[in-house]
Amino acid sequence: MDVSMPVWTVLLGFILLTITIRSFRTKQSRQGLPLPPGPPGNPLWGHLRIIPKDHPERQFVKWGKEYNSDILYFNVLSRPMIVLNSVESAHDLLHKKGGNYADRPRFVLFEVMGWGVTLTFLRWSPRFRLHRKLLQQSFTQSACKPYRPIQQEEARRAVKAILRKPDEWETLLRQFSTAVVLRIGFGIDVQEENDPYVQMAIDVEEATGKGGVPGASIVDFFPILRYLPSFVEKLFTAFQPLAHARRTKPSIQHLHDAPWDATEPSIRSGKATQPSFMLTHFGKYLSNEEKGIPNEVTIADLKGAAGAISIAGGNTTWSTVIVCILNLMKYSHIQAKVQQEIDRVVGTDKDGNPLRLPDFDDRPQLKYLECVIQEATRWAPLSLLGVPHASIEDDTYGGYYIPKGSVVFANAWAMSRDERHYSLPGDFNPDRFVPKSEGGMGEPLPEGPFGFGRRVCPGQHLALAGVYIVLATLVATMELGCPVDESGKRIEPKVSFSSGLSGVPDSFACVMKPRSEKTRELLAGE
Ligand code: HEM
Repeated sequence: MDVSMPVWTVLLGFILLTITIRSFRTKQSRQGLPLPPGPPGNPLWGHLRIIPKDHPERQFVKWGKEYNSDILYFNVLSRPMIVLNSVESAHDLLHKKGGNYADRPRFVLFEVMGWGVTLTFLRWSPRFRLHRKLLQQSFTQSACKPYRPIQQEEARRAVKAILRKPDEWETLLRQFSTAVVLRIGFGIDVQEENDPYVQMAIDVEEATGKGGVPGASIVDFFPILRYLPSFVEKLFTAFQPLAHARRTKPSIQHLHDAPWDATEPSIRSGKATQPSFMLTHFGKYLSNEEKGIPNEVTIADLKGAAGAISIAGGNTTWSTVIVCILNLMKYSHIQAKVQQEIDRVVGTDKDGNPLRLPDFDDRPQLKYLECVIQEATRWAPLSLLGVPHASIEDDTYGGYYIPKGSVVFANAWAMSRDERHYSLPGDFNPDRFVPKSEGGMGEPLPEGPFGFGRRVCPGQHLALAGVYIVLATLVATMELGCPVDESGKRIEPKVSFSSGLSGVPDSFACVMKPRSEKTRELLAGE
């Protein structure tokens, strides 16, 4: 018997009813104000079929120009959606009116996967505030300092491994960023090669990445569909993400449980010494328990928060490093300038070889390297449309009405290409941030890459510190070059990025060689 017809009819009826109720609500409460401009949509499914699946951020820029507005309105199956194309509009709404835009839409698909108690996906609630406080306080500039030895050790370990296996540089750097967040989150000791926890975290990152843009699957629009029996998944392609989420759930559970279970005994027995989020907060939890003080957090909260560090911090840090490498390799004059800066700071011998490896104390003096990192986050913002916020109450902005419950995207791509702030915005040019008084262009540092307001990335200081130390170590000791063909001609990398939750650079070849015998020895001595 073909069961697909009756199932499909019931679903369609349900979907139509939901759409009708939602659009009635939006029309009811408009207070006579227009919605922000945007292209015309279909009365039934709105802009569902107009918004491109691939690189929608670029189309939003085009529409922004067409409608001469940096705030745009769409509706997808009657769910209102706002796109902010400028730093100014994102500031005005997400920062200045942060209280109203601190919510997230419900990410039902990610809930099915098992990311329920993860800050990134938590709705505005007491639990959100608890997790936000936990993570924000744990990764302020000064709270990140105790983690520097871990980041430096892993950075040197990774570059040393690249020296031995230069062709595997991409995987080794990925291992670096994953090992750092696992050590910082859970305090587990990571093995140099084939560490099962590192592999587990990489698998989970991949599973999450393949979940698509958060909030965009059919179950996100119609949460009740998450309870569909599994045979229905196979009938319609629209349910493939649901099947993926159900299939990958055990791996996400494993990420929360396995490193925790491995570390718990050493924290309970007081033997754990390596600083970690888990040691600080689970240690406090145990001590409160001993003294009979009620705990504000549960073990599930702590597991969720430690899991958030590994999922939000690994791939993101790695991708930023990769974007820097791509451009350092492509533009040898930029690479040379960073090397000269590092050499000047660490000192050189009579042959011009660096005397030591750079460390965190050198960071305030490595200003040009800092500009390279900032330019990488601007030139290729990882989270192209940010992670969507949601509005809690109706609002107005610039004479437009913004309905309660709108899904709000801060278009980091548009902000990075805003010609009002950046000249030749498509060019990779770290000098744009150098103050005019020092011969640079004095353009503003990017604001979009780490998000806005009350949901701004709490891990940004940790992330930038990790990117800094691994790049400083790499550029101080290695030459990064384009491969050459048989005739000795440079093969330029093809620059392309994935679409979806994160704009990660596609793989490219880079030739990494030690700068000199001396830099090889410096690394080997580590
Ligand atoms: C270069 C690396 C990173 C980039 C580009 C990045 C970017 C972002 C962005 C765009 C958001 C959404 C902000 C918003 O909604 O307005 C975010 C949220 C978040 N990030 Fe990062 N991130 C990075 C590294 C990290 C690291 C290392 C951690 C680890 C602590 C982390 C933890 C989080 C968490 C927990 C959230 C959710 C915050 C919330 O919903 O309140 N991120 N990040």
